Amino acid sequence: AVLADNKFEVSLWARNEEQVEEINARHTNSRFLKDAVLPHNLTATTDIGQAVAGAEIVLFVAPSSAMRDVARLAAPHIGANALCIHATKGFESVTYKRMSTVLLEELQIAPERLVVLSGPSHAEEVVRKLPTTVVVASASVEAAEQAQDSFITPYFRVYTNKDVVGVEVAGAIKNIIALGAGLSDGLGFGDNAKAALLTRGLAEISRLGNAMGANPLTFAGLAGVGDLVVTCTSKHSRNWRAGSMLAEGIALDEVLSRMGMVVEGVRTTSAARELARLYGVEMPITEQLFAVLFQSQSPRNAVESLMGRGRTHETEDLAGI
Ligand SMILES: NC(=O)C1=CN([C@@H]2O[C@H](COP(=O)(O)OP(=O)(O)OC[C@H]3O[C@@H](n4cnc5c(N)ncnc54)[C@H](O)[C@@H]3O)[C@@H](O)[C@H]2O)C=CC1
Ligand SMILES: O=C(CO)COP(=O)(O)O
Repeated sequence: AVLADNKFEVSLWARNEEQVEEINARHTNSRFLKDAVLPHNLTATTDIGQAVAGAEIVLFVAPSSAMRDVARLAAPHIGANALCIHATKGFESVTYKRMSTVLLEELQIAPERLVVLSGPSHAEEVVRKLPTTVVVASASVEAAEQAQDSFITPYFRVYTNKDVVGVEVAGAIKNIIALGAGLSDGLGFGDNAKAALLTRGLAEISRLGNAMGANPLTFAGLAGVGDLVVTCTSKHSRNWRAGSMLAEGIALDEVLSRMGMVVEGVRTTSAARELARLYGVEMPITEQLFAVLFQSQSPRNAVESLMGRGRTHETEDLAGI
């Protein structure tokens, strides 16, 4: 919708024929964006080739679990000079690869044509044109600036960044912390607990990102603190909502089926735990979330474990940054 507002002819690929018909005939997407009216120069198709052939920009927003399959379907139709952008927040399951790695493996494009878009940007607010800021990161300043020019509007402000790794790691890991924030709120803990989760969550994001080669300053930016704050505090956050349901004692499978939308933090918790081991960094919140999600740990015991950890020094603990 933002690109269409900027006068691009936007073709949206979707698998569901009824949704495609609804978008084309009524300019609404009632399942995902209840009351929003979409721009008329945004049309939908079930034919991925038709959606991307000849496109100047291809925007990938599939859930991380579907990214490789979607990229593989689109690849034969994408021009070598197309600007490929993704806005997906997660890692690939099993391989734990970042989304840009997956895309570069599947698409016949140079790394200089790939951009990551991230930051605090709940779709429900963007589609209402409420003020939103995001960051676009690329190995190529030119590509980042092309993405910035394409997306920027008076209500959607876009910053550039060179740190693809940092932006991707921050966008993925904040979902784990948001699950924790939902759990904390659901258990009736207070604002102190949530502030602690955000702060120590940022330490985990920074530690892993740093080990993976990110620029530490990225974590103080929109993809880091910005998205962490919005996802841990917004009523729109699926990760927060899933966490609060878990606190009510609802089983994970049931939570996911009630959500009916992707809750990236669940798979990301497994991926981040493995990445933490691989890179030799400590991620205690992630570790406890994993135990709650997959090892029947009670949320209250998880909090006790976190509070009872060995004493440590705040800045030395972050010295790896
Ligand atoms: N919703 C939001 O406000 C934001 C979402 N994101 C990220 O965007 C990504 C997608 O999230 P949402 O669109 O919100 O999720 P969603 O659950 O609302 O929609 C996902 C869409 O992907 C489709 N899909 C699922 N598996 C597929 C497959 N194998 N092949 C093709 N399509 C498939 C579903 O049918 C659905 O239409 C996630 O990584 C999320 O973190 C990033 C910023 C904001
Ligand atoms: O990334 C998001 C907002 O920036 C969306 O977060 P949720 O997936 O938790 O809804």
